[in-house]
Amino acid sequence: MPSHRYRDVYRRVEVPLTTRRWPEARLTSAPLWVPVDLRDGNQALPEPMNPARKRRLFELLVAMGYKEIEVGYPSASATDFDFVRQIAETDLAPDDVTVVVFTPARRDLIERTVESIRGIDNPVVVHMYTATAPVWRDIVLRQSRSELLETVLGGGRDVLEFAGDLPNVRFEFSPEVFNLTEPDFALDVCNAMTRLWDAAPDRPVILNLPATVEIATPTRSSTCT
Ligand SMILES: CC(=O)SCCNC(=O)CCNC(=O)[C@H](O)C(C)(C)COP(=O)(O)OP(=O)(O)OC[C@H]1O[C@@H](n2cnc3c(N)ncnc32)[C@H](O)[C@@H]1OP(=O)(O)O
Ligand SMILES: CC(C)C(=O)C(=O)O
Repeated sequence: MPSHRYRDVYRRVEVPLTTRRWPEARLTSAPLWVPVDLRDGNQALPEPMNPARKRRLFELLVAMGYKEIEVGYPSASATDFDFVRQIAETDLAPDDVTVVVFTPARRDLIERTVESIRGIDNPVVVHMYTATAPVWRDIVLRQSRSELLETVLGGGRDVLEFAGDLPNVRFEFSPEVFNLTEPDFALDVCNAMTRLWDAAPDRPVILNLPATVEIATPTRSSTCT
């Protein structure tokens, strides 16, 4: 493989090695597993799932015992929107299953996402994502760090405006391609979001740190606290 053609991650984004605490941490209880197949897997297929296949997969995930399931990207297609409406209008999701919906930090799409979850009695998580890694900032979003922080906070404020008063709804944020984002910037964005969404024990905010494309072993980020 011609690996010499590519710059490795250590030369793209610096991760300062300071105190090493995470490598010693151990899981002491089972984690909460959250499948995202109905979103990510759906988009990756050459022919996206139709409503019947989405429903079959959802029922399988429920039967397997998952208690939190990302059910789709409702602003991206009628199929995904309608599937979330089906959950709202039927008893497809058992009461103890949390329903997660995925949205970019764009006001019109956040509004559409919140429209899709109206009337769902289950706990719901609105999961907002934005690319924070420099290569996406420069090439796709064309925003500086401060501009991007404002985009994310703007999306966070829109989420609060549309869904802040829904008692069963809490929030999640993903700085996309976390493993290619400067740690100090990822930390600034995540701290700003937990402050904005007023994270508290009775309404915790989830921070998902996605390694969208694996570029190094997990030990690379294990020192970031
Ligand atoms: C790992 C993952 O699953 S990540 C999710 C990846 N999957 C997908 O994105 C597939 C589903 N998405 C889609 O089908 C489309 O993006 C849609 C339908 C949701 C929106 O389509 P469009 O309105 O055409 O938007 P498009 O994706 O081209 O982006 C439009 C603008 O939003 C911006 N944008 C894109 N993503 C985000 C984001 N997460 N947060 C904020 N802004 C964003 C783009 O930079 C672009 O900005 P510009 O208008 O200033 O150039
Ligand atoms: C966008 C986020 C949440 C993701 O799934 C990824 O980057 O893989």
